[in-house]
Amino acid sequence: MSILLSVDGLDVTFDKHRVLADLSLNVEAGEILGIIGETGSGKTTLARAVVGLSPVRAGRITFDGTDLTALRGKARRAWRRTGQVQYVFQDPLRALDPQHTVARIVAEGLTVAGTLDRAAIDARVATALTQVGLDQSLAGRLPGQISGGQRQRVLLARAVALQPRLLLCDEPVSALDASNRNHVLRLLADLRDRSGVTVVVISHDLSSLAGIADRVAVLYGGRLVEQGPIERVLSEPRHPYTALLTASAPSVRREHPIPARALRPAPDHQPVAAFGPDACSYASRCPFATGRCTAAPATVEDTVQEAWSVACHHADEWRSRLVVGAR
Ligand SMILES: Nc1ncnc2c1ncn2[C@@H]1O[C@H](COP(=O)(O)OP(=O)(O)OP(=O)(O)O)[C@@H](O)[C@H]1O
Repeated sequence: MSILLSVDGLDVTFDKHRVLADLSLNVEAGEILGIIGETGSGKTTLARAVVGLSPVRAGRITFDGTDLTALRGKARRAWRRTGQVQYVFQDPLRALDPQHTVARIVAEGLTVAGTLDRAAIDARVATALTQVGLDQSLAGRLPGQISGGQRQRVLLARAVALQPRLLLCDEPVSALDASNRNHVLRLLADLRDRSGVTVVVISHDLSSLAGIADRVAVLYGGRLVEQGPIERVLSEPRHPYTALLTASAPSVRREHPIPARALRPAPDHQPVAAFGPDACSYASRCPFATGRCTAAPATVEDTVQEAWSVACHHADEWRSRLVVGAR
């Protein structure tokens, strides 16, 4: 497989707060990559950086050979109009203009691009609606006149109409009930299977990624802590934070289940002493952290194993320090 998107040493800072720290990640063409992490870990900031909406302080984002971080002004606008990368916003209600019909919303990107005539745009809109499983009869409705699940599909249709090569979906199912959630997740997998589009799905809920993603990347405190094939990462996590995530998701099958309580610091745990900007982002919460973790995070490359990498100095031995049943 070839690499479609490459993020290299990305730093994003808001008001002196380092939201993404030296983050490197590849997305392979045709895969579904899940990005998981708790609220505030930087998932949305990462996706927005890819489409030029986060202020990149350092690092590089390359899409199929084009350095997106180097694009400015006219060049950036021209790149955007190609529609190759589509970011599907987190909140359908806020992302959809309440005054515009479904058809107009789905046509938006095509109209802005200005490369197709009216008839061709209408045909693309009809195809996009079908692709996301929406009936053509909804085309004349307003966002307020359709359900939450349908609104989520409209957002997807708007992106799909541009025939993107990469879809970045930010929490596509968090606002949906269980049955709609499964439908939308299956839809993403179908889109990938049929059109070959590469998909990145951002979620704070591991169970929703488990069924569809090929690989998973785990963020904590703006750093990538682990990435690899989702089945293997979930069944035998190598970073203590990933282990805690999987232990807290009952639907995820694990090879050697560890109770969540064994992965949380004990009440008498002394967090590792003062650490600087280069410390492992999980050090203050990690029951296995030592002085090494406060000096610098293990670089992901340190411990690469079959496209599975973990940024933890203790990846190979923290399990031997587990005190299961002691608390
Ligand atoms: N425009 C901004 N200005 C200032 N701080 C911001 C801005 N955008 C994000 N942040 C901060 O960056 C951090 C990461 O936010 P981000 O939305 O990327 O996290 P997330 O993992 O996507 O969380 P969620 O699951 O809640 O969406 C948070 O502390 C947030 O407050």
